[in-house]
This record gives sequence, C-alpha cells and structure tokens, in this order.
Amino acid sequence: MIRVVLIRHGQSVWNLENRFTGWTDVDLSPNGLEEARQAGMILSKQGYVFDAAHTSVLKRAIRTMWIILHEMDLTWIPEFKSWKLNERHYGALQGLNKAETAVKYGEEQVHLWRRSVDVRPPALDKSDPRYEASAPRYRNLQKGEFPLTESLDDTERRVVKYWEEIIAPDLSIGKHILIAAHGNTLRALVKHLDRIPADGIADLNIPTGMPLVYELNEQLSPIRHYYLGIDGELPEGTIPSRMPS
Ligand SMILES: O=C(O)[C@@H](CO)OP(=O)(O)O
Repeated sequence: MIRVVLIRHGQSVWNLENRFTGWTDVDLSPNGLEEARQAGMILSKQGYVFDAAHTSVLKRAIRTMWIILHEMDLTWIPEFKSWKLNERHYGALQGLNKAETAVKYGEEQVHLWRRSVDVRPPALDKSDPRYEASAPRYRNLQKGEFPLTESLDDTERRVVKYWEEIIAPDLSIGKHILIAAHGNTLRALVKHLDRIPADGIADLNIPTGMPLVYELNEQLSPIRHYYLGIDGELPEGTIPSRMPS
C-alpha cells in the first residue's frame, strides 16, 4: 500500500492577522511553530519515516517541513522546493484584511474569490511591488509562468503537473513522501486525487499543521484518507477542529 502525507504549514502571522497571503513570504506565528513541532512529534510517535520531503519556495511551508524533519530526526533526507507548490496567487488581494475586504466588496464576492474554482481575484499590475517575478527564487520560471492572479483551477494545473512529474514516479517505486504545502495548494491536490467536482470543493478546508494521510492503490488512486492525531488516525471523515482563518 502506498502512503503519502500532506501537511498545510502551521499558522502564519498573516493567518493570525486574517490577511490574504498567497505568494507573500510571511513566516510562522509562535502558534504555527508549535503546530509544526506537534505534527513532527505525532508523525514520529506513529512510526512514520520519509525518504524525501517536498515543499514550496515560501518560508512558512519550508519552516514547517524543517521543524517536522527535525522532530523526526530526518533532517538528512533529500528536500525539494518548487514554486509549483506555492500557495494560490491571490493577485491584488494579497496583504488585505479578509474581514475588511468583505465589508468593502460584500461577503458573496469575497466567498467567490476565496472558494470558487474558476474566479480569479483582481490581478496584480506588473508595476506593483508585490509583483516579484524578478526575485532570485523565481528565476527558473518560464516566461508567462509567474502569475498576476490565480483561480483554484490555475493552481490545480501547476500542482497536478508537479504531482504527476515529480511525486507520482517516486511513490510508484515505494518511496515515502512528505508534502508540506499550503491551504489552496492542498485543496487543489485533494480535489484532483479524490476527483471532487467543481461544486463540491467550496466547503473543503484543510487545517494548519495537521498531518493528512492518503493511502493510494498501485494506480495512485486514493483508497482512503485520514488526519493523524496524537493517539493515531482520526476516524474517517473527521476534520480536526483547528480550521483556517
Ligand atoms: O490567504 C491565503 O493565501 C489563503 C490561505 O491562508 O487564504 P484562503 O483560506 O482565504 O484561501
């Protein structure tokens, strides 16, 4: 049986401040650091071992991965970082407070921006300082790959490409993999793996810092999934109470 562990980074300072984050490189909050430590402890206690770990190029996910590997005494395993695992790009909403944005544009519009699959938030202008296409960490992107905004569908395309080209071949030869990523990146991956229809994904939220285990068959189709708590797997369908802001 093939098993892959997904984890959303611990709470970030902008989760705490309730701000749209996207590709903004904010760090973990003190609570997020502790969530990551607990996740590592849980995985270690449950006897998980990884051969490789994958994350984005954003420090809240990288640090979560590092803390987990440190707790598991696995800092020696290969680590891979890719922009394709970055959070969904939130365009011109990045940095804005979510509650204030809902007051300004209405709850319905903000819900569409946050949870529809095909509505893109307002795009960034290339002259905006938040447009970081020339930053060193993005120098390997091809022309046109750096987003100005993204829908969940856009995010799903790049995440699934990474899954199919990089993760799936390793899983198929029996490697044990950890993926430390972001709320919408993981929603997009789960949508793809579980073949969730466009109208079935709005209510799916992934809590920060909770290991989510997917058991897969030889074709890498999911058999079942569950969150891991300190006493082992949570009953199927249980969504831990720690929900995203
Ligand atoms: O701000 C963001 O980048 C994401 C994740 O925190 O927010 P949301 O849950 O609203 O998609």
